[in-house]
Amino acid sequence: MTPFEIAQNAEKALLYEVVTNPKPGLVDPADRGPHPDMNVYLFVDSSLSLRKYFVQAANIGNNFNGKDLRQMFNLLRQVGIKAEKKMFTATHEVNTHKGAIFSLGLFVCASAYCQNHTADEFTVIQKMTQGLVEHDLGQKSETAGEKQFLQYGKGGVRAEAEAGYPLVRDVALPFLMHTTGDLNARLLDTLMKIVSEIEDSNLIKRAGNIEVIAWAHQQAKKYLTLGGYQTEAGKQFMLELNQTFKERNYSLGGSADLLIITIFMALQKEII
Ligand SMILES: CC(C)(COP(=O)(O)OP(=O)(O)OC[C@H]1O[C@@H](n2cnc3c(N)ncnc32)[C@H](O[C@H]2O[C@H](COP(=O)(O)OP(=O)(O)OP(=O)(O)O)[C@@H](O)[C@H]2O)[C@@H]1O)[C@@H](O)C(=O)NCCC(=O)NCCS
Ligand SMILES: Nc1ncnc2[nH]cnc12
Repeated sequence: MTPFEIAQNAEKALLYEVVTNPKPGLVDPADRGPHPDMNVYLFVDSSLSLRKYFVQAANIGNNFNGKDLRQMFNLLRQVGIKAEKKMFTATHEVNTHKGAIFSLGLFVCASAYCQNHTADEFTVIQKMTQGLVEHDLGQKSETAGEKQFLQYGKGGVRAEAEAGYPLVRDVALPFLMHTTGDLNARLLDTLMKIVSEIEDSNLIKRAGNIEVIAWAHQQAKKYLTLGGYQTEAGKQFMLELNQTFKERNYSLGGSADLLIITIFMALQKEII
C-alpha cells in the first residue's frame, strides 16, 4: 500500500464517522447534537484541510529507518502542529479534529512504517509515544487533558496512545469485525461499544465530574443489550440517548476519535 493510499483511508475514515447517524453527543448530517458551533459541512471542510498532513504522516512512517521510534513521533508532531493550525483556519477556530490529528496521525504514520517492517501498528504507536504522559502532563493546567490529569490522575488520549490504544485493538476492532448488515448500523453499534468502556475526556469536561463515565458506560451497555441499532428497541433507545446528550450538553468527542481510528484500521485490513 502506498503512502497516498494510506492517507486516503484516513480521509475516508473521517468522512465515514461524520456521516454515521444518529450519534449521541456528536455532529452528524441530521443533527449537530450538543455542538451549536459545528455542522456536517464544517467537518467536510476540516477533513479536506488535513489531506496534505496525512500524506506527510504516511511519508514520515514510510521513510523512517531509525531505531528509536520516539524520533519518528517527534517528526510527526512537527507536521501535526502545523496541521492543527490549518484545521483551525479551515473551521474558523472551531475544534473539529484536534484529537483526530493526534490519534489518526499516529495510526497513518505507524501503518506506513509497518509496510516496510515486521511490526503491527499498535506496538509501533506504543514505542513512538513511550513516556508521553510523563513528558506532557503534570505541569501546565490549560487544556482539558492537562487539567484532568492534575484533578483525577487521568492521562486521557496520551495514556491511550502510550498503551497502544487497547480499546481499539482488543474491543472495537474485533467487535466491528463480527458485526453484519448495514454499515451505518455496524458503525453506530461500534461507537456504543467504545462508549461502553472509554474514559472520554470531552465528556468529563462537559459534565464537570468523573461520575458521568459510569453513567455513559451503563447507557451504552443497555443499548447493546437491547440488540443495537438493527432492533426496534435499540433504535428507539438510541434516539432517546441522542436527546438526553443534547439536553445535558454532553459531548463524546473522544469516542468519535476512537471510532475514526477503528474505521481507519478496518479499511486498512479490508474488514469494511
Ligand atoms: C495530545 C493532543 C491531542 C492535545 O492535548 P490536549 O491536552 O490539548 O487535549 P485533551 O484535552 O487531552 O484532548 C485531546 C482530545 O482527544 C480526544 N479524546 C478525548 N478523550 C479521548 C480518549 N479517551 N481516547 C482518545 N481520544 C480522546 C478529544 O478530541 C475530540 O474532541 C474534540 C471535540 O470535542 P468538543 O467537546 O466539541 O470540543 P471542545 O474543544 O472541548 O469544545 P467545547 O466543549 O468547549 O465546546 C475534537 O478535538 C475531537 O478530535 C480530545 O479533545 C495534541 O493536540 C497535542 O499533542 N497537542 C500539542 C501540540 C501538538 O503536538 N499537536 C500535534 C499532534 S500530532
Ligand atoms: N462527529 C463529531 N462531532 C463532534 N466532535 C467530533 N470529533 C470527531 N468527530 C466528531
